[in-house]
Amino acid sequence: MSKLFRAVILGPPGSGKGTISERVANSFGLKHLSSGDFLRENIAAKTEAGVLAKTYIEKGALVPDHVMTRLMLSRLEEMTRHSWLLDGFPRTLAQAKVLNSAFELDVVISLNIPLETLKERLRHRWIHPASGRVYNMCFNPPRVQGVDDISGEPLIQHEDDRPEALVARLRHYKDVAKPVIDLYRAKGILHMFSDTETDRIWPYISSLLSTKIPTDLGDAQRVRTH
Ligand SMILES: Nc1nc2c(ncn2[C@@H]2O[C@H](COP(=O)(O)OP(=O)(O)OP(=O)(O)O)[C@@H](O)[C@H]2O)c(=O)[nH]1
Ligand SMILES: Nc1ncnc2c1ncn2[C@H]1C[C@H](O)[C@@H](COP(=O)(O)OP(=O)(O)O)O1
Repeated sequence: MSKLFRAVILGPPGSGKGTISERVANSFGLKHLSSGDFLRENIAAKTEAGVLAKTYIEKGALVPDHVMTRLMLSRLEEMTRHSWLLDGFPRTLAQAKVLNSAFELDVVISLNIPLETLKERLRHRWIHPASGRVYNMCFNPPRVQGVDDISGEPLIQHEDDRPEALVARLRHYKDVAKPVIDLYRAKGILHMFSDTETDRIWPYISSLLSTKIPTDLGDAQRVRTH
């Protein structure tokens, strides 16, 4: 059994975690598990965790750690034969400790993007709620404005993507994320990237992962799309 690869990507709202995670999944054949998307799936499916999580997300709050860790770890138990990249989890120190007790991580990527850049990006972010597909009128616009390329269904903007909501989200993110970043720095597996453009960060992340991901992942898993 080849060694599997386990990674986490951290970053504030709008930093490009989803955008970069999709490129990693396509380039290296890892499974991308986004906590936000997984929660939305559970909410749509009206699972017990989804119904509970909805009550917190509607208030713009984080889902409690014990709900989040139970949900994410049970999903990860179904993925033990895959290499994966987690996006949006862990988000707190308590979540990181539970994850670290269950899995040994190889790499933690942390995106450090300026506030003004985040505001500008989220102002132009449009989302297809059902699929989680993400667009940006300045970066990756849909073929038809306001319409999802695949389903033809309407795109929406998140209420809390507005600039005035972002500052509070960002302050909360920084308070909660700092101990998580410090934990992985102390473990010697943290890699920090700072820039205003994903396309300038991507080559560095891609070359880092090329050196870290076992080459014997097998052709089926490691699909090069360059
Ligand atoms: N202009 C510009 N927009 C970008 C860039 N990278 C990503 N975006 C867009 O910026 C927005 C935020 O990117 P996401 O990948 O959704 O960021 P995220 O970290 O997953 O955000 P959350 O899900 O809120 O945590 C999206 O609309 C992206 O399409 C970039 O380099 N330049
Ligand atoms: N690891 C986690 N712990 C607690 N709540 C989480 C979580 N991941 C996601 N959530 C909740 C709070 C988020 O505002 C909401 C949507 O998550 P998201 O799609 O990653 O958006 P964002 O992080 O930009 O709010 O789900």
